[in-house]
Amino acid sequence: MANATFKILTYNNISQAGLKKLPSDQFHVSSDCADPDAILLRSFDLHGVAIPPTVKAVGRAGAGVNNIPVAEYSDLGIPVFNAPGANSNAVAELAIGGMLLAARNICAGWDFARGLEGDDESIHHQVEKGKKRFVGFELAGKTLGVLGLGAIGVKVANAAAALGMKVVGFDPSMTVEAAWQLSSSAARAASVDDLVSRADILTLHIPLNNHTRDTINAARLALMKKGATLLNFSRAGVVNEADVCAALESGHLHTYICDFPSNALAGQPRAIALPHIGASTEEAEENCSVMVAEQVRDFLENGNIRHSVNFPDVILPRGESVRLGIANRNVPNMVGQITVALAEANLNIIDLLNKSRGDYAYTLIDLESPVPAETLERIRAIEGVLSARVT
Ligand SMILES: NC(=O)C1=CN([C@@H]2O[C@H](COP(=O)(O)OP(=O)(O)OC[C@H]3O[C@@H](n4cnc5c(N)ncnc54)[C@H](O)[C@@H]3O)[C@@H](O)[C@H]2O)C=CC1
Ligand SMILES: O=C(O)C(=O)COP(=O)(O)O
Repeated sequence: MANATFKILTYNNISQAGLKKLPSDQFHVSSDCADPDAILLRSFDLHGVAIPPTVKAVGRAGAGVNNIPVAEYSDLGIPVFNAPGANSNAVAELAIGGMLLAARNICAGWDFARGLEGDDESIHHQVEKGKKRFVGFELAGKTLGVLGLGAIGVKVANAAAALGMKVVGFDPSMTVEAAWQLSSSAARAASVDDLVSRADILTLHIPLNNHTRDTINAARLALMKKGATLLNFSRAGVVNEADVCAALESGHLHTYICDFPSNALAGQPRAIALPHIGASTEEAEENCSVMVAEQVRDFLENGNIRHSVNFPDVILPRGESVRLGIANRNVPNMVGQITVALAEANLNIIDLLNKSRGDYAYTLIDLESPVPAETLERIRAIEGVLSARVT
């Protein structure tokens, strides 16, 4: 439906590179719109925000979707798209930077140097006298534990291996794609506990969800080597912050570097909390916005689903045909009931693709002739159909 006009509601600053993929003659993009066809956002928290009945898609210009009530959108048949891997280089580079901050006491050293007063000779004297407080350690030869070997974790692992670190990883659901990318020098831990106990530096690259909340808690911190370093560029909630603070206070944990400031961390001299800038590079912002804008556009115009977190990838090349896209529960006889409704309306199917993912499924059907309104309503009324749309 190439000439339709769609309204896009944006939360957060979405890079122009992506917005350019939504030409103004077809897309009205605005941060203030009551009846949007799609929502584009970054870290804005959508929990508790009423879902406008007009919304057909959500695009997260980034990786993590814990700020989106995905289950609610799934039950309405609304795909939530993200941009897998599009900001992974930015986060990986910052994680390596975080390791260096910790290993060489860079922040404390810089604070000390900036606070020096007197003439240059006096500053020089104070530097040479004071620098022993900032003796660090080298990364080469140390063991880096990587929890979560997805787009970011694999890049961190490979960069660390190139710096001469021993790398151990754990990810029970690693993809084949990620496994192909991972340095063959990386070793495999048997469990989270095993990983945690082997690491001199532990870095977390897992999503935040009900399974991963508080992954690093008092019990796991106790398994870590005394004086180890913890890096968290994932989400605040994958660690139990009170337990981390206690481990810093006891000296068991040497440094905690993260992207998630809080009052508790502000009181910890060996915690370094950056202002959630993992993905804040021009390159990452462009990559994410372009990827997600293209995916949302293809869904609105052609019903294709690529890189949704709640529905399967379902893509058919677009010809001149009428296209019907149906999101439904993954239960028996959905395609049967849908095709009966089409047959009874005397509609001839040219192509059909149905795929499922967990509790949900999506069906794309190309037809020879337009779908009458009553047929579309009949399909929408089938129990288990969550949304149906002609594009
Ligand atoms: N600080 C920042 O600005 C950013 C933070 N992130 C965070 O990093 C997370 C990871 O991002 P990507 O690597 O791009 O995602 P990804 O989906 O490519 O990788 C995540 C990996 O974690 C694994 N995993 C899930 N649960 C696990 C568990 N319990 N134990 C071990 N592994 C587990 C998955 O199998 C997957 O391979 C995001 O979900 C987001 O929360 C992502 C981008 C920017
Ligand atoms: O992509 C992610 O998961 C991030 O955390 C990046 O967040 P942001 O888009 O910079 O608000």
